Amino acid sequence: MSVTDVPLDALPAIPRPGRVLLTTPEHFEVAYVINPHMAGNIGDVDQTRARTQWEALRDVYERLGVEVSTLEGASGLPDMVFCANQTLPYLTPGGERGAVLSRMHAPQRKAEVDHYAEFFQAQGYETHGLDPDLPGDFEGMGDAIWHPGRYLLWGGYGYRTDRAVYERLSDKMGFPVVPLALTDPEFYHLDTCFCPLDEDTVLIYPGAFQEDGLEEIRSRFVRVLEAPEDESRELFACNAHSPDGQHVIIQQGCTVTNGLLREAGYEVIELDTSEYLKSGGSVFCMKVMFW
Ligand SMILES: NC(=O)NCCC[C@H](N)C(=O)O
Repeated sequence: MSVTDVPLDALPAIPRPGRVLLTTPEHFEVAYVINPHMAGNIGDVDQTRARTQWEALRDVYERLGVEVSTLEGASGLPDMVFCANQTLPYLTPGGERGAVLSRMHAPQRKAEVDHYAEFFQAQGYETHGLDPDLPGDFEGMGDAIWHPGRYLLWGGYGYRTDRAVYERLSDKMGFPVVPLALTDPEFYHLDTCFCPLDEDTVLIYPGAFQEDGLEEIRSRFVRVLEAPEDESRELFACNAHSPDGQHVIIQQGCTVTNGLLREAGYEVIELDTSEYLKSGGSVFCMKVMFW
């Protein structure tokens, strides 16, 4: 599976996705604890604030010229609003659009996937579940993140996704994958500690990785910006998103991280996602990009 020997510029170029899917938050709440951030927050979501924060995110994507689609959240699925997790949309170098469907780790989230399968099928996407003989789980773009502009998948594993899933996706679908072990339960998805901004630049929290993973990251990105521990843990600094390689949408208050981003030439857009932080999610988790 390793693509260690293939330099980034030898991998096929893939255009950045120009469309974003967001799921409406009327059923969002913290109703159970499946990650350490949720502990102590059951029943604490302020629905009005959650709606206002979600609308602000939607408005930013619209203002940046990203085509926004919305899916209605479903009753009884309080985490469905985190729409990075149920699928991995892809565009192959040959131009085929598809989506790998997740096998959610937490039983409480399993029923979310069908809603997204229907959405992507209606967009003309081929959808595929994991092979039934393959044990293990996969949480879509929570853990599997495309390198901006290249046909290369970064694959986090350890808490929600199993490493063997990447081996199968690589063998079967031809995805070149760099697996990355996650080592801290507060950074339970790759998108909590790894945020590629453009082909050359990534924002990470290094404390969430092993040394060999950090070497893989440093060997493929020209610039590695390191968010400090407090902003990464408490404010989800690395759960930011750059839809265009110029703007970075990020939880408000990440002062040190924002300084690094501005120094590197990005325009920072701060948003309040505090209601979603109670569930262990922020900007990156609340959307899925597709072509
Ligand atoms: N990190 C993400 O990609 N998604 C946030 C998911 C939060 C949700 N409460 C969960 O623990 O699955």
